[in-house]
Amino acid sequence: MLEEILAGVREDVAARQEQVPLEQVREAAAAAPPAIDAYAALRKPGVAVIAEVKRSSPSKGALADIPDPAELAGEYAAGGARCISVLTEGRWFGGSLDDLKAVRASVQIPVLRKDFVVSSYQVHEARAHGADLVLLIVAALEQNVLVGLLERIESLGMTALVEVHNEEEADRALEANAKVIGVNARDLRTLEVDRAVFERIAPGLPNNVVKIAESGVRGPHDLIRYASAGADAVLVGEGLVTQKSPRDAVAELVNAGNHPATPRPVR
Ligand SMILES: O=C(O)c1ccccc1NCC(=O)[C@H](O)[C@H](O)COP(=O)(O)O
Repeated sequence: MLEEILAGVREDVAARQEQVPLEQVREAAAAAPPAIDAYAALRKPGVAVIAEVKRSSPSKGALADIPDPAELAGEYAAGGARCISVLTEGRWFGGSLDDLKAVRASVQIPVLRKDFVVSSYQVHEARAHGADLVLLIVAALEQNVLVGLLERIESLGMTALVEVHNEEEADRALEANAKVIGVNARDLRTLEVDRAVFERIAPGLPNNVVKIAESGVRGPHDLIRYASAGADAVLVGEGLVTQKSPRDAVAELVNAGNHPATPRPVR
């Protein structure tokens, strides 16, 4: 699955680069207002909720229409989300850079470009469209490319969210000097979700690394389970976009994340 998605992403990036050359995107990135410090936002007390704008997915197909991603992001922020994740991949997730731009304009909290980033062109695009955080998936990148992209993201004032799914990838993320690591419970090759993956990997990560549990949060019980294993934050898509009130669904998770009985990460 991952290879198929990446092949499409490479084609789409090449097509965009034909339309808008790198130099132009660089200039737009340099002219954008400065990025918000996502690391600091995610280190605040309580388990943070990163709420995702997700229309569809390879594993579930169509999830929600989301005609106005800015409005949805506003609802998420009103419910107490600490960050907004915007899927910008078009073929499988129905997202776009326009979604990112619209969300950026509607909220004051950090915004993540969630995509399959393979080139520095996409990093500049992310900044030009207002991203504060950019996802890097270790399974999709050679180590030297991972390091180069992470450095590029930081040089533009943004934060890299480095995604892993096993111990070897976690070691590679740490070697690349990642400060924010997401452990995805979803295996991007098989699409199977196994929440125990976070419980296995997170305790081995240093205390100064922000630990994000990605995928599989369907309600407060999952947040509490991830918190017990040391999560600073959870990243939630399907469990929010399919709810009647995404704002109430976020608030329920935020309340669970702030509850005195919910375990706190060791720092
Ligand atoms: O969601 C998928 O099916 C998927 C398939 C292949 C690559 C990535 C995929 N999802 C991206 C994500 O990591 C999730 O959108 C994110 O972690 C939220 O997951 P969930 O709350 O389970 O929707």
